[in-house]
Amino acid sequence: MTTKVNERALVLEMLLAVNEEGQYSHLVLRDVLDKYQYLGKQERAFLTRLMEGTLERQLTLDYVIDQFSKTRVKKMKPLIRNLMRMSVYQIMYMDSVPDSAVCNEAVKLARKRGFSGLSGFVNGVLRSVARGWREVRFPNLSVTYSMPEWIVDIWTENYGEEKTRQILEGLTAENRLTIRTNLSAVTPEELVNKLKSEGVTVHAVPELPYAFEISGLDYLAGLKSFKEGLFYVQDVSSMLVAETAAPKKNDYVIDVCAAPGGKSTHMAELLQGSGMVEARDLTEYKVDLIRENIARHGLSNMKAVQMDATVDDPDSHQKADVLVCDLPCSGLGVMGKKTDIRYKMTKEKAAELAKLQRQILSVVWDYVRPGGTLVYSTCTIHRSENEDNTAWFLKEHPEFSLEFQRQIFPGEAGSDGFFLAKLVRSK
Ligand SMILES: C[S@@+](CC[C@H](N)C(=O)[O-])C[C@H]1O[C@@H](n2cnc3c(N)ncnc32)[C@H](O)[C@@H]1O
Repeated sequence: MTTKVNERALVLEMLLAVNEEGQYSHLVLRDVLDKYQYLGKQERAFLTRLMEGTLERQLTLDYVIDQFSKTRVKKMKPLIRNLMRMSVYQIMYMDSVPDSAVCNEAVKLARKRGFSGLSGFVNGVLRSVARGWREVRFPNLSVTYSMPEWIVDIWTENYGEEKTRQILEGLTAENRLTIRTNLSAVTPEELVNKLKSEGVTVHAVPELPYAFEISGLDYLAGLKSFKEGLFYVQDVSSMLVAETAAPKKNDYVIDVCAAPGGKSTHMAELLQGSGMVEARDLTEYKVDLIRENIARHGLSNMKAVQMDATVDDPDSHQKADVLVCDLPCSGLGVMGKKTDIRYKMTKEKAAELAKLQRQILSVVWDYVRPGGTLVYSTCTIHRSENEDNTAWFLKEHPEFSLEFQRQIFPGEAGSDGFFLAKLVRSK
Protein backbone atom coordinates (compact mmCIF):
# COMPACT_ATOMS: atom_id res chain seq x y z
CA MET A 1 0.00 0.00 0.00
CA THR A 2 1.38 3.45 -0.84
CA THR A 3 0.69 6.33 1.50
CA LYS A 4 0.01 9.74 -0.01
CA VAL A 5 3.28 11.62 -0.48
CA ASN A 6 3.41 15.32 0.29
CA GLU A 7 5.82 16.78 -2.29
CA ARG A 8 6.31 19.98 -0.32
CA ALA A 9 7.34 17.98 2.75
CA LEU A 10 9.91 16.17 0.59
CA VAL A 11 11.28 19.43 -0.75
CA LEU A 12 11.56 20.80 2.79
CA GLU A 13 13.59 17.73 3.80
CA MET A 14 15.84 18.15 0.78
CA LEU A 15 16.43 21.84 1.50
CA LEU A 16 17.33 21.05 5.10
CA ALA A 17 19.79 18.39 3.93
CA VAL A 18 21.47 20.81 1.52
CA ASN A 19 21.37 24.05 3.49
CA GLU A 20 21.76 22.85 7.04
CA GLU A 21 23.74 19.61 6.63
CA GLY A 22 25.92 20.62 3.68
CA GLN A 23 24.78 17.80 1.34
CA TYR A 24 24.96 18.25 -2.43
CA SER A 25 21.69 19.29 -4.07
CA HIS A 26 21.99 17.16 -7.21
CA LEU A 27 22.71 14.03 -5.16
CA VAL A 28 19.92 14.71 -2.65
CA LEU A 29 17.45 15.25 -5.49
CA ARG A 30 18.64 12.18 -7.38
CA ASP A 31 18.14 10.00 -4.28
CA VAL A 32 14.60 11.30 -3.74
CA LEU A 33 13.67 10.81 -7.41
CA ASP A 34 15.10 7.27 -7.25
CA LYS A 35 13.16 6.48 -4.09
CA TYR A 36 9.85 7.92 -5.29
CA GLN A 37 9.86 6.52 -8.80
CA TYR A 38 6.18 5.67 -8.45
CA LEU A 39 5.16 9.35 -8.22
CA GLY A 40 3.45 10.76 -11.29
CA LYS A 41 5.39 12.76 -13.88
CA GLN A 42 3.74 16.00 -12.75
CA GLU A 43 4.52 15.49 -9.07
CA ARG A 44 8.15 14.69 -9.84
CA ALA A 45 8.43 17.75 -12.08
CA PHE A 46 6.88 19.89 -9.33
CA LEU A 47 9.25 18.77 -6.62
CA THR A 48 12.29 19.05 -8.92
CA ARG A 49 11.38 22.58 -9.94
CA LEU A 50 10.57 23.66 -6.38
CA MET A 51 13.79 22.26 -4.96
CA GLU A 52 16.11 23.55 -7.67
CA GLY A 53 14.34 26.88 -8.03
CA THR A 54 14.35 27.61 -4.32
CA LEU A 55 18.07 26.94 -4.09
CA GLU A 56 18.84 28.88 -7.22
CA ARG A 57 16.95 31.97 -6.03
CA GLN A 58 17.86 31.71 -2.37
CA LEU A 59 19.57 35.09 -1.94
CA THR A 60 16.74 36.85 -3.76
CA LEU A 61 14.15 35.04 -1.64
CA ASP A 62 15.99 35.88 1.59
CA TYR A 63 16.12 39.53 0.62
CA VAL A 64 12.38 39.60 -0.07
CA ILE A 65 11.49 37.74 3.14
CA ASP A 66 13.63 40.16 5.15
CA GLN A 67 11.54 43.09 3.83
CA PHE A 68 8.41 41.61 5.43
CA SER A 69 9.61 39.75 8.50
CA LYS A 70 10.68 41.14 11.87
CA THR A 71 12.88 38.09 12.37
CA ARG A 72 15.61 38.06 9.74
CA VAL A 73 15.97 34.89 7.68
CA LYS A 74 19.39 34.18 9.17
CA LYS A 75 17.91 34.19 12.69
CA MET A 76 14.97 31.89 11.91
CA LYS A 77 14.86 28.28 13.01
CA PRO A 78 16.28 26.12 10.18
CA LEU A 79 12.98 24.41 9.43
CA ILE A 80 11.06 27.69 9.32
CA ARG A 81 13.80 29.38 7.27
CA ASN A 82 13.65 26.72 4.56
CA LEU A 83 9.87 26.52 4.67
CA MET A 84 9.66 30.29 4.12
CA ARG A 85 12.11 30.13 1.22
CA MET A 86 10.25 27.41 -0.67
CA SER A 87 6.91 29.09 -0.02
CA VAL A 88 8.07 32.50 -1.23
CA TYR A 89 9.57 30.79 -4.29
CA GLN A 90 6.14 29.44 -5.15
CA ILE A 91 4.57 32.87 -4.64
CA MET A 92 7.12 34.68 -6.80
CA TYR A 93 8.01 32.16 -9.50
CA MET A 94 5.27 29.53 -9.80
CA ASP A 95 2.20 31.15 -11.29
CA SER A 96 0.28 27.88 -11.34
CA VAL A 97 0.11 27.76 -7.52
CA PRO A 98 -2.41 30.18 -5.92
CA ASP A 99 -0.91 32.25 -3.09
CA SER A 100 -3.60 31.12 -0.66
CA ALA A 101 -2.69 27.46 -1.29
CA VAL A 102 0.98 28.26 -0.65
CA CYS A 103 0.16 29.90 2.71
CA ASN A 104 -2.19 27.10 3.79
CA GLU A 105 0.26 24.34 2.88
CA ALA A 106 3.10 26.14 4.69
CA VAL A 107 1.03 26.52 7.84
CA LYS A 108 0.06 22.84 7.72
CA LEU A 109 3.70 21.81 7.29
CA ALA A 110 4.87 24.04 10.15
CA ARG A 111 2.25 22.48 12.46
CA LYS A 112 3.01 18.96 11.34
CA ARG A 113 6.70 19.46 12.03
CA GLY A 114 6.05 20.66 15.60
CA PHE A 115 6.06 24.41 15.06
CA SER A 116 2.39 25.15 15.78
CA GLY A 117 3.49 28.17 17.83
CA LEU A 118 5.03 29.73 14.71
CA SER A 119 2.19 28.98 12.32
CA GLY A 120 0.75 32.49 12.81
CA PHE A 121 4.14 34.01 11.99
CA VAL A 122 4.48 31.84 8.86
CA ASN A 123 0.98 32.72 7.72
CA GLY A 124 1.38 36.46 8.42
CA VAL A 125 4.72 36.90 6.67
CA LEU A 126 3.70 34.83 3.65
CA ARG A 127 0.49 36.79 3.20
CA SER A 128 2.44 40.07 3.41
CA VAL A 129 4.94 38.80 0.86
CA ALA A 130 2.13 37.72 -1.46
CA ARG A 131 0.65 41.24 -1.28
CA GLY A 132 3.87 43.22 -1.51
CA TRP A 133 6.74 41.39 -3.25
CA ARG A 134 6.13 43.08 -6.61
CA GLU A 135 7.06 46.44 -5.08
CA VAL A 136 10.44 45.23 -3.79
CA ARG A 137 13.43 46.68 -5.66
CA PHE A 138 16.66 44.70 -5.69
CA PRO A 139 19.76 46.70 -4.78
CA ASN A 140 22.41 44.95 -6.88
CA LEU A 141 23.27 42.05 -9.22
CA SER A 142 23.98 39.77 -6.29
CA VAL A 143 20.41 40.00 -4.98
CA THR A 144 18.82 40.17 -8.45
CA TYR A 145 20.48 36.95 -9.64
CA SER A 146 20.99 35.30 -6.25
CA MET A 147 24.73 35.12 -6.66
CA PRO A 148 27.14 35.74 -3.77
CA GLU A 149 28.83 39.11 -4.02
CA TRP A 150 32.37 37.74 -4.20
CA ILE A 151 31.49 35.85 -7.40
CA VAL A 152 29.81 38.89 -8.99
CA ASP A 153 32.89 40.94 -8.05
CA ILE A 154 35.33 38.44 -9.56
CA TRP A 155 33.36 38.26 -12.81
CA THR A 156 33.00 42.03 -13.01
CA GLU A 157 36.75 42.37 -12.51
CA ASN A 158 37.54 39.57 -15.01
CA TYR A 159 35.00 40.26 -17.74
CA GLY A 160 33.23 43.59 -17.10
CA GLU A 161 29.67 44.32 -15.96
CA GLU A 162 27.86 43.62 -19.23
CA LYS A 163 29.42 40.18 -19.64
CA THR A 164 28.74 39.44 -15.96
CA ARG A 165 25.07 40.15 -16.51
CA GLN A 166 25.08 37.79 -19.51
CA ILE A 167 26.76 35.04 -17.47
CA LEU A 168 24.18 35.45 -14.73
CA GLU A 169 21.34 35.32 -17.25
CA GLY A 170 22.91 32.28 -18.91
CA LEU A 171 23.12 30.41 -15.61
CA THR A 172 19.49 31.15 -14.82
CA ALA A 173 18.22 29.93 -18.20
CA GLU A 174 16.62 26.51 -18.36
CA ASN A 175 19.16 23.70 -18.60
CA ARG A 176 19.48 21.70 -21.76
CA LEU A 177 19.91 17.99 -21.20
CA THR A 178 22.47 16.71 -23.68
CA ILE A 179 23.77 13.22 -24.29
CA ARG A 180 26.64 11.65 -26.17
CA THR A 181 26.07 8.47 -28.17
CA ASN A 182 28.13 5.50 -26.99
CA LEU A 183 29.67 4.96 -30.40
CA SER A 184 31.15 1.62 -29.39
CA ALA A 185 27.65 0.22 -28.87
CA VAL A 186 25.30 1.98 -31.26
CA THR A 187 25.18 4.41 -34.16
CA PRO A 188 23.66 7.87 -33.61
CA GLU A 189 20.74 6.96 -35.90
CA GLU A 190 20.01 3.75 -33.95
CA LEU A 191 20.13 5.66 -30.68
CA VAL A 192 17.70 8.29 -31.95
CA ASN A 193 15.26 5.56 -33.01
CA LYS A 194 15.53 3.80 -29.64
CA LEU A 195 14.99 7.04 -27.72
CA LYS A 196 11.99 7.97 -29.84
CA SER A 197 10.49 4.53 -29.26
CA GLU A 198 10.79 5.25 -25.52
CA GLY A 199 8.82 8.46 -25.94
CA VAL A 200 11.81 10.84 -25.70
CA THR A 201 12.00 13.99 -27.83
CA VAL A 202 15.39 14.19 -29.56
CA HIS A 203 17.06 17.20 -31.19
CA ALA A 204 20.36 17.15 -33.06
CA VAL A 205 23.30 19.23 -31.81
CA PRO A 206 24.52 20.83 -35.05
CA GLU A 207 28.24 20.85 -34.31
CA LEU A 208 28.52 17.22 -33.07
CA PRO A 209 26.87 14.38 -35.05
CA TYR A 210 26.85 12.01 -32.06
CA ALA A 211 25.38 14.50 -29.56
CA PHE A 212 21.67 15.11 -28.92
CA GLU A 213 19.53 17.30 -26.78
CA ILE A 214 16.73 15.30 -25.20
CA SER A 215 13.51 16.31 -23.47
CA GLY A 216 10.04 15.10 -22.60
CA LEU A 217 11.30 12.34 -20.37
CA ASP A 218 10.36 11.78 -16.76
CA TYR A 219 13.05 9.58 -15.27
CA LEU A 220 16.33 9.29 -17.14
CA ALA A 221 17.71 6.31 -15.21
CA GLY A 222 14.49 4.44 -15.98
CA LEU A 223 15.09 4.50 -19.76
CA LYS A 224 16.05 1.14 -21.23
CA SER A 225 18.59 2.84 -23.51
CA PHE A 226 20.25 4.42 -20.47
CA LYS A 227 20.38 1.12 -18.58
CA GLU A 228 21.97 -0.48 -21.65
CA GLY A 229 24.69 2.20 -21.67
CA LEU A 230 23.82 3.47 -25.12
CA PHE A 231 24.56 7.07 -24.18
CA TYR A 232 26.35 9.21 -21.64
CA VAL A 233 24.82 12.38 -20.17
CA GLN A 234 27.31 15.16 -20.84
CA ASP A 235 27.24 18.86 -21.55
CA VAL A 236 28.35 19.79 -25.06
CA SER A 237 31.11 21.99 -23.62
CA SER A 238 32.59 18.91 -21.90
CA MET A 239 32.46 16.96 -25.14
CA LEU A 240 34.82 19.54 -26.62
CA VAL A 241 37.69 18.16 -24.51
CA ALA A 242 37.97 14.88 -26.44
CA GLU A 243 37.17 16.75 -29.67
CA THR A 244 40.03 19.14 -28.96
CA ALA A 245 42.42 16.39 -27.89
CA ALA A 246 41.52 14.55 -31.13
CA PRO A 247 43.25 11.24 -30.30
CA LYS A 248 44.65 9.30 -33.25
CA LYS A 249 44.45 5.53 -33.79
CA ASN A 250 46.59 3.63 -31.25
CA ASP A 251 47.29 6.69 -29.10
CA TYR A 252 48.08 6.27 -25.41
CA VAL A 253 45.95 8.65 -23.38
CA ILE A 254 46.35 9.47 -19.69
CA ASP A 255 43.54 11.30 -17.90
CA VAL A 256 44.91 12.30 -14.49
CA CYS A 257 41.60 13.34 -12.87
CA ALA A 258 39.09 11.19 -14.66
CA ALA A 259 36.15 10.22 -12.41
CA PRO A 260 33.40 9.48 -13.20
CA GLY A 261 34.87 9.07 -16.66
CA GLY A 262 32.94 11.37 -18.99
CA LYS A 263 35.90 12.63 -20.96
CA SER A 264 37.87 9.38 -20.78
CA THR A 265 35.06 7.21 -22.12
CA HIS A 266 34.63 9.74 -24.92
CA MET A 267 38.34 9.50 -25.77
CA ALA A 268 38.19 5.68 -25.73
CA GLU A 269 35.22 5.76 -28.09
CA LEU A 270 36.98 8.12 -30.50
CA LEU A 271 39.91 5.64 -30.54
CA GLN A 272 37.48 2.99 -31.85
CA GLY A 273 38.91 0.12 -29.85
CA SER A 274 42.56 0.98 -30.57
CA GLY A 275 45.19 2.43 -28.19
CA MET A 276 44.54 2.79 -24.48
CA VAL A 277 42.97 5.36 -22.15
CA GLU A 278 44.36 5.22 -18.64
CA ALA A 279 41.82 6.96 -16.42
CA ARG A 280 43.10 7.89 -12.98
CA ASP A 281 41.57 9.38 -9.88
CA LEU A 282 42.46 9.95 -6.24
CA THR A 283 40.35 7.43 -4.34
CA GLU A 284 39.17 3.85 -4.84
CA TYR A 285 35.60 5.08 -4.54
CA LYS A 286 36.10 7.42 -7.50
CA VAL A 287 37.99 4.79 -9.47
CA ASP A 288 35.05 2.42 -8.98
CA LEU A 289 32.80 5.02 -10.60
CA ILE A 290 35.10 4.99 -13.62
CA ARG A 291 35.07 1.17 -13.65
CA GLU A 292 31.27 1.18 -13.67
CA ASN A 293 31.28 3.41 -16.71
CA ILE A 294 33.89 1.31 -18.52
CA ALA A 295 31.67 -1.73 -17.97
CA ARG A 296 28.45 0.11 -18.89
CA HIS A 297 30.04 1.29 -22.13
CA GLY A 298 31.70 -2.05 -22.88
CA LEU A 299 35.11 -0.46 -23.56
CA SER A 300 38.13 -2.72 -24.03
CA ASN A 301 40.68 0.06 -24.59
CA MET A 302 40.24 1.84 -21.25
CA LYS A 303 41.41 1.07 -17.72
CA ALA A 304 40.93 2.77 -14.36
CA VAL A 305 43.80 3.29 -11.93
CA GLN A 306 43.92 4.81 -8.45
CA MET A 307 46.65 7.46 -8.39
CA ASP A 308 47.25 10.82 -6.76
CA ALA A 309 47.99 13.38 -9.47
CA THR A 310 50.07 15.50 -7.10
CA VAL A 311 52.59 12.65 -6.75
CA ASP A 312 54.99 12.01 -9.62
CA ASP A 313 54.70 8.67 -11.41
CA PRO A 314 58.10 8.08 -13.08
CA ASP A 315 56.67 5.23 -15.20
CA SER A 316 54.45 7.74 -16.98
CA HIS A 317 57.21 10.10 -18.12
CA GLN A 318 56.89 10.94 -21.80
CA LYS A 319 54.39 8.11 -22.22
CA ALA A 320 51.21 9.94 -23.23
CA ASP A 321 50.32 10.98 -26.75
CA VAL A 322 47.48 12.86 -25.10
CA LEU A 323 47.32 14.02 -21.49
CA VAL A 324 43.94 15.14 -20.20
CA CYS A 325 44.04 17.49 -17.20
CA ASP A 326 40.39 18.13 -16.38
CA LEU A 327 41.23 19.36 -12.94
CA PRO A 328 39.27 19.96 -9.72
CA CYS A 329 38.00 23.53 -9.84
CA SER A 330 35.58 25.99 -8.24
CA GLY A 331 32.77 24.82 -10.57
CA LEU A 332 31.38 28.30 -11.23
CA GLY A 333 30.41 27.25 -14.75
CA VAL A 334 28.06 24.46 -13.68
CA MET A 335 25.93 26.38 -11.20
CA GLY A 336 22.99 26.14 -13.60
CA LYS A 337 22.86 22.41 -12.84
CA LYS A 338 24.48 22.24 -9.41
CA THR A 339 22.58 25.15 -7.99
CA ASP A 340 24.12 25.11 -4.50
CA ILE A 341 27.80 25.39 -5.54
CA ARG A 342 27.49 29.16 -5.28
CA TYR A 343 26.75 28.99 -1.54
CA LYS A 344 29.38 26.34 -0.78
CA MET A 345 32.32 27.76 -2.72
CA THR A 346 34.32 30.64 -1.25
CA LYS A 347 36.93 33.02 -2.59
CA GLU A 348 39.53 31.31 -0.40
CA LYS A 349 38.59 27.82 -1.59
CA ALA A 350 38.73 28.97 -5.22
CA ALA A 351 42.23 30.39 -4.61
CA GLU A 352 43.28 27.06 -3.04
CA LEU A 353 41.94 25.20 -6.08
CA ALA A 354 43.92 27.46 -8.43
CA LYS A 355 47.03 26.49 -6.44
CA LEU A 356 46.14 22.78 -6.57
CA GLN A 357 45.75 23.03 -10.35
CA ARG A 358 49.27 24.48 -10.62
CA GLN A 359 50.59 21.81 -8.30
CA ILE A 360 49.09 19.01 -10.42
CA LEU A 361 50.22 20.57 -13.71
CA SER A 362 53.76 20.95 -12.39
CA VAL A 363 53.84 17.18 -11.68
CA VAL A 364 52.08 15.71 -14.70
CA TRP A 365 53.40 17.84 -17.57
CA ASP A 366 56.26 15.42 -18.19
CA TYR A 367 53.83 12.56 -18.90
CA VAL A 368 53.36 14.12 -22.35
CA ARG A 369 55.74 12.77 -25.00
CA PRO A 370 57.49 15.29 -27.25
CA GLY A 371 55.03 16.09 -30.01
CA GLY A 372 52.14 15.08 -27.74
CA THR A 373 49.17 17.12 -26.57
CA LEU A 374 48.07 18.37 -23.15
CA VAL A 375 44.48 19.49 -22.76
CA TYR A 376 43.84 21.58 -19.68
CA SER A 377 40.21 22.13 -18.74
CA THR A 378 37.96 23.25 -15.90
CA CYS A 379 34.23 23.70 -15.52
CA THR A 380 34.65 27.16 -14.08
CA ILE A 381 34.51 30.81 -15.11
CA HIS A 382 37.43 32.28 -13.22
CA ARG A 383 40.48 33.82 -14.82
CA SER A 384 42.96 32.81 -12.16
CA GLU A 385 42.04 29.12 -12.54
CA ASN A 386 41.89 29.32 -16.33
CA GLU A 387 43.80 31.82 -18.48
CA ASP A 388 46.17 32.81 -15.67
CA ASN A 389 47.10 29.20 -14.94
CA THR A 390 47.62 28.53 -18.63
CA ALA A 391 49.89 31.57 -18.94
CA TRP A 392 51.78 30.50 -15.82
CA PHE A 393 52.25 26.99 -17.21
CA LEU A 394 53.56 28.25 -20.54
CA LYS A 395 56.08 30.44 -18.74
CA GLU A 396 57.26 27.55 -16.57
CA HIS A 397 57.36 25.14 -19.52
CA PRO A 398 58.59 26.83 -22.69
CA GLU A 399 58.71 23.39 -24.34
CA PHE A 400 54.91 23.72 -24.65
CA SER A 401 53.11 26.06 -27.00
CA LEU A 402 49.48 27.12 -26.88
CA GLU A 403 47.37 26.05 -29.86
CA PHE A 404 44.30 27.74 -28.50
CA GLN A 405 42.35 28.46 -25.34
CA ARG A 406 38.68 29.22 -24.94
CA GLN A 407 36.54 30.40 -22.08
CA ILE A 408 33.05 29.14 -22.84
CA PHE A 409 30.28 31.09 -21.15
CA PRO A 410 26.94 29.51 -20.14
CA GLY A 411 24.70 28.98 -23.15
CA GLU A 412 27.49 29.31 -25.74
CA ALA A 413 28.11 25.55 -26.23
CA GLY A 414 25.60 23.58 -24.26
CA SER A 415 24.50 25.17 -21.03
CA ASP A 416 27.61 25.08 -18.83
CA GLY A 417 30.47 27.50 -18.47
CA PHE A 418 33.73 25.75 -19.30
CA PHE A 419 37.39 26.43 -20.09
CA LEU A 420 39.78 24.51 -22.23
CA ALA A 421 43.29 25.02 -23.52
CA LYS A 422 45.23 22.87 -25.98
CA LEU A 423 48.99 22.80 -25.48
CA VAL A 424 51.49 20.92 -27.63
CA ARG A 425 54.91 19.76 -26.45
CA SER A 426 57.73 20.39 -28.91
CA LYS A 427 60.64 18.59 -27.21
C1 LIG B 1 36.43 17.84 -12.74
S1 LIG B 1 36.42 16.31 -11.99
C2 LIG B 1 36.80 15.24 -13.32
C3 LIG B 1 35.65 14.96 -14.22
C4 LIG B 1 36.01 13.94 -15.28
N1 LIG B 1 37.13 14.35 -16.08
C5 LIG B 1 34.84 13.60 -16.20
O1 LIG B 1 34.76 14.13 -17.31
O2 LIG B 1 33.99 12.81 -15.81
C6 LIG B 1 37.92 16.34 -11.09
C7 LIG B 1 38.32 15.01 -10.49
O3 LIG B 1 39.60 15.20 -9.88
C8 LIG B 1 39.72 14.28 -8.85
N2 LIG B 1 40.88 14.65 -8.02
C9 LIG B 1 40.97 15.62 -7.09
N3 LIG B 1 42.21 15.65 -6.57
C10 LIG B 1 42.92 14.68 -7.20
C11 LIG B 1 44.26 14.22 -7.09
N4 LIG B 1 45.13 14.77 -6.25
N5 LIG B 1 44.64 13.20 -7.87
C12 LIG B 1 43.79 12.62 -8.76
N6 LIG B 1 42.50 13.03 -8.89
C13 LIG B 1 42.07 14.04 -8.13
C14 LIG B 1 38.37 14.35 -8.16
O4 LIG B 1 38.15 13.18 -7.41
C15 LIG B 1 37.42 14.49 -9.36
O5 LIG B 1 36.91 13.25 -9.72
